[in-house]
Amino acid sequence: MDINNSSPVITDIPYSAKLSAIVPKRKMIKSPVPTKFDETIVNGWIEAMKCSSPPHKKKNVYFGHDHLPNNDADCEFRLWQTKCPSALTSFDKIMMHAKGRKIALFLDYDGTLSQIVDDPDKAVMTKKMRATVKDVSKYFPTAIVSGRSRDKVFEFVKLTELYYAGSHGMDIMVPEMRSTNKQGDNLFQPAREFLPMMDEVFRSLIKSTKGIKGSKVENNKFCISVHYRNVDEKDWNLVVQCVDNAAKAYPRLRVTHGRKVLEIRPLIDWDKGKAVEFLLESLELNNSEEVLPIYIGDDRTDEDAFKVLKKRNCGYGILVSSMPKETEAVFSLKDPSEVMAFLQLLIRYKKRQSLLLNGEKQTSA
Ligand SMILES: O=P(O)(O)OC[C@H]1O[C@H](O[C@H]2O[C@H](CO)[C@@H](O)[C@H](O)[C@H]2O)[C@H](O)[C@@H](O)[C@@H]1O
Repeated sequence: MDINNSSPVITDIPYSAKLSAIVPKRKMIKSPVPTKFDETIVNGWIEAMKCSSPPHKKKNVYFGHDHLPNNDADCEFRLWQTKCPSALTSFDKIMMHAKGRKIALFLDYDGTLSQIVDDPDKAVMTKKMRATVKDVSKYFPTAIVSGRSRDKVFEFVKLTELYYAGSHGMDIMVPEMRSTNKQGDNLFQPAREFLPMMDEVFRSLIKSTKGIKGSKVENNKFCISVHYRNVDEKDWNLVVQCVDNAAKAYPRLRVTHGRKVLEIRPLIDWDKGKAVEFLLESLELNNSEEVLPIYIGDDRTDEDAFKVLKKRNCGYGILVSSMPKETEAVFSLKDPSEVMAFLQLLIRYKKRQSLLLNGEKQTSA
């Protein structure tokens, strides 16, 4: 990838392509450019939203589920783990592949380093998790790749020694960029031209969702997130209607679906996967014989990063989930506490290696 010349802006994608990201295929509308509020679209969205909530668990295992309901689900989960094994029990196997290579770590934030909570502003990470991430970054280059704005995720993580990619990878800060980029600073923002538009959309969504009890609009700089976690299910159609209206008013934006959140973002060919490739290249970590990237995340947006690692046939995606899900990840971890346990294993492994190396040096001296 050419850091200086890559232009991920897509100018010519029909509106229907934007919807494909969130509407189940059988509900996709035929008309490429709907001109007014379309019931079919809304129904499709609502179906996808319902599938991601506990009473509808059985319908679709792809969208984010929060709890394991019963013993059947336990069995289902164990069966799924035969395809996507625990990164804890597979730790030695992972380390065998890491032998002689430097590990580069990519960590999602919400649902990975912090528990999913009702109020997005309260998704703090524990002190123990922060200390663990700080420790692990002493041994391995570590980046946070989040859907939140870069500033906001930094406020939560508070570790200056990490690399940060906010807004689903559309806002990257790399302290020592290999070559100076067009913008002449250490920021890479492939959707910078969209900023005024994103502010407009934020303001308009704040206004239009004002009457929807429990809704929350979050400005993530290059992505506007409309949360419906605390909205009564009977009002979800109102949320969809607001998001749909905003998307129609701004054809250069697209809608995606996360964990109880609809997000509007620039229609550009850029995602967390591209961000990982960009970081690997700009940090000179893209030689797959020398570097083993590990990406840990819980969300649909993290799948783009898992896909990239799979395609490069180098590195591992680790999905954080306590439910079976369709995924491009190779391994899994149940929840943030298992993520912390995995990071601690990495630290212990590295410390042991250093001790062994020192021992060898002393013997040969
Ligand atoms: O890429 P991530 O770091 O995982 O960010 C994805 C979104 O995470 C946040 O929302 C999610 O977590 C909230 C707090 O636990 C929860 O209340 C919400 O329902 C989840 O969707 C964040 O608020 C969004 O802006 C991020 O895009």
